[in-house]
Amino acid sequence: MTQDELKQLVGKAAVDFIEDGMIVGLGTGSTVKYMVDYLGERVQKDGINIVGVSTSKRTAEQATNLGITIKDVDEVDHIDLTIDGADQIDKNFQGIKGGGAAHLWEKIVAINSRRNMWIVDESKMADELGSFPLPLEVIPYGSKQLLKRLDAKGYHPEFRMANGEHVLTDSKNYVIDLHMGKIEDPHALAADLDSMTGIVEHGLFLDLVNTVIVGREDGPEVLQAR
Ligand SMILES: O=C(CO)[C@H](O)[C@H](O)COP(=O)(O)O
Repeated sequence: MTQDELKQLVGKAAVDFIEDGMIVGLGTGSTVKYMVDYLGERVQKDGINIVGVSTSKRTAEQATNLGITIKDVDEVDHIDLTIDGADQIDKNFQGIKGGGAAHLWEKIVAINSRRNMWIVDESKMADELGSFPLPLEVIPYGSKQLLKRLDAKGYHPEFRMANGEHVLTDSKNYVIDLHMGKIEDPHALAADLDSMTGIVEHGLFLDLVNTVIVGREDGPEVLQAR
């Protein structure tokens, strides 16, 4: 199976966890895109009644076009389950997200959810985090100074650019990717990044996920994290 087929597989499997009446956090990325397509089918064909809380403008647009009701995170009193993708997941179920520059909204939705599920193809599973560059969402003002401070710490930062322009998040912030290699202590790194002025949010998602569905050649594997 291709990577894309594995993404489709887990996208379909995840929809089985969505029950009528749920408020569902909808992640961002190519894997979640498949999940939202299948969810749209269930809403249209089976008439299930759900409300989605989107983690990006692009997912909100896709869901709305499929007839899924979307509410803002501040309009709901809880979120039952959030289904999102991930860029890397280690053996302790810690993750890196933000490859699609959506990790700020993704984390806000995740921490306000009763349960979190990640859906990934098997290439995302790793022994430890770090081979995928760690994304930061940063305030544009003073971001070159911030880049220098990150560099001085040995974090190998790089602005994320496209066609010579800064990539902008849905909140109109910049993205810096840290090319650190192996991350020895994700919690210590998260604490350091949390303490740095100018960083709005980093892509380390620690102790957040409950269920991971991994797309494997022989079918989707459901792992319970906690
Ligand atoms: O964190 C994310 C977006 O900010 C995505 O969930 C992550 O990048 C995975 O994307 P894909 O399913 O396209 O591989």
